[in-house]
Amino acid sequence: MNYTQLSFSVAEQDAKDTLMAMLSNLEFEGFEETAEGLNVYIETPSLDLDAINEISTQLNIPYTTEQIAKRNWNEEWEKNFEPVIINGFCSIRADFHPKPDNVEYDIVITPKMSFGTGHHATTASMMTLMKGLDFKGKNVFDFGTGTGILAILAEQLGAASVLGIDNDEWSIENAVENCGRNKATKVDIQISPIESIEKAQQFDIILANINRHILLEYMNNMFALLKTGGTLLLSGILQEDIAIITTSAANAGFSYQKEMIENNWVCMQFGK
Ligand SMILES: C[S@@+](CC[C@H](N)C(=O)[O-])C[C@H]1O[C@@H](n2cnc3c(N)ncnc32)[C@H](O)[C@@H]1O
Repeated sequence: MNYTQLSFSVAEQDAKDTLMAMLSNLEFEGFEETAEGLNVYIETPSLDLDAINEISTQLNIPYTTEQIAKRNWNEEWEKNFEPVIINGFCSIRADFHPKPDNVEYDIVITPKMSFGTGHHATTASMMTLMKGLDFKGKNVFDFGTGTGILAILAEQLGAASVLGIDNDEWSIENAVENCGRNKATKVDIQISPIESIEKAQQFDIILANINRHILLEYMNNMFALLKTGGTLLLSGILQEDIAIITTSAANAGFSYQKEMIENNWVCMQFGK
């Protein structure tokens, strides 16, 4: 399969984040930040130039396109990957990095084409807010598990069981592999849609780092799946969308607890 590389010229981090959020609804396979801006890779048959032109015009960010041969995304990632340490409490690294000292939790990840290494503010904020929750003996649902990073951390924090779902086959394969690598035996990874999770099955904690569009669409499903007294953590929200997410969560029945903001990305905590 050949790929199209889209090279966006954008210097400001906020504009880059907004661009990435808007592109996340399209089927891109990989992205890399460069000195000039952002490179995005899409399988050529999936390229929707009308949608990309609309985003480019709306944000006033120009781009160029180039056809490239299939890339080995693992190799690319391994060349560039630096370990991440979240607030001195959790490290995320590749298996070829030594385990850092002075961290309570340690996660080894090979992301392939999946999202979730802790480098992105949306994942890092989720992990920071997870640190403040009591996971011991809890049943957890990780909606949009990606690499499985949050599900693995939930188990390490003491969860009794974790169900992680994703609608992307690469992510499922990768999350299963990462669970094995981290000996996360309490995590069950499934490709099932959220609607197919039995209504009778309820969770103490729901983690959902996806995007505004999916969070709004499935707010009522998440409410039905959360036990009374449970906690919902949402991420993948831009600052300008706080009001719309808060209103949607309140309409579903959730009560706002707190939020944290990093690089224009917001992570929000709600209770039921
Ligand atoms: C931003 S990534 C988050 C990955 C990881 N949980 C993290 O925090 O780094 C969002 C994930 O949600 C998945 N996703 C998007 N829409 C979904 C849906 N309708 N159902 C299940 N997963 C979905 C994507 O494939 C992607 O892996």
